Amino acid sequence: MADAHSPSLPPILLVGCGKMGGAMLEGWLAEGLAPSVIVDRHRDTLPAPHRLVRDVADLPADFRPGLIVLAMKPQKVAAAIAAIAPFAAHAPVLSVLAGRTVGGLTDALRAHMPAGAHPVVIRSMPNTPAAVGEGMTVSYAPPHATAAQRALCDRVLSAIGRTAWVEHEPEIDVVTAISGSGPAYVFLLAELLEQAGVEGGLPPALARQIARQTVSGAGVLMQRSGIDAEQLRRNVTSPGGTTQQALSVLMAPDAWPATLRAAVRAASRRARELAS
Ligand SMILES: NC(=O)C1=CN([C@@H]2O[C@H](COP(=O)(O)OP(=O)(O)OC[C@H]3O[C@@H](n4cnc5c(N)ncnc54)[C@H](OP(=O)(O)O)[C@@H]3O)[C@@H](O)[C@H]2O)C=CC1
Ligand SMILES: O=C(O)[C@@H]1CCC=N1
Repeated sequence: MADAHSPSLPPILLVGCGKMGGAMLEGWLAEGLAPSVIVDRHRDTLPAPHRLVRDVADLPADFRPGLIVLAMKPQKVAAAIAAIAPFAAHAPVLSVLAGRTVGGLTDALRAHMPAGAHPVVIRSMPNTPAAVGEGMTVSYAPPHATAAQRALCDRVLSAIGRTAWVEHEPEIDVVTAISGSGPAYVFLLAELLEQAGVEGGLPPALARQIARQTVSGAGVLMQRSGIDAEQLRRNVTSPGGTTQQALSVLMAPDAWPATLRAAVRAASRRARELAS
């Protein structure tokens, strides 16, 4: 944890502090955040010296954020954009909104700024493991974003996990379907394993413990070993053993390979729909 007197992160204006904004904020607070302003209708508390405001209409006009982070639902951004626009004259805007394009957000900001203003919007897709510093964020910066603005975003996002960048904005929709939504697929796996354990006759508490630890233990092993997922899978699979039987069900072409591909396509399609 950083020394509270020497924050390693710039002051941030975070608009929307629910599941994703809240996860990022947890990570930033742990890393040492310069005095920041958080806008959210529902959040209860915020440690000093950070300020919580309930509505964008109450933003302190003298606040000078180093970065503006948009983390409301895509459908809620239009209502907040006019109040955010004055701040975008001095700082880049980092949007984590699924689907919303750099062009669309830039135009929306510009409509509330003086003629000739050039707001910079950088689009990112994080995920909720950011709350424990294990996030994965992929970002896209338009050509007019400066190297310093990209570096600033990368520094802020590195504080909550791993980062990567894409050169083509549409790739963010695919990223959304994999790493943005992906934690939900993994949590579903834990839920289903737990249910199967109970149905198999295990006490519920034991079913829950072994499902959760299996998912998290496998994740840690994959990360720490650096071994390919395929090899790690083979390492569990004894010829003629139990795993092979299970995998013959899961890996049938119309089972997980087809289902997961269809799920990712559905999520990517929804990301594209959310652009409008
Ligand atoms: N959840 C996730 O895992 C991920 C989400 N995202 C993206 O993050 C964004 C937020 O998602 P998520 O955190 O799940 O959503 P939440 O609804 O949990 O959080 C958004 C919060 O912002 C508040 N809010 C929105 N507008 C205003 C406003 N003008 N003034 C005050 N408070 C406001 C909402 O209140 P209210 O509900 O009353 O509007 C809510 O508390 C979405 O765009 C999503 O695409 C990206 C990656 C992963
Ligand atoms: O479900 C959603 O739309 C958001 C984006 C990625 C994860 N949650």
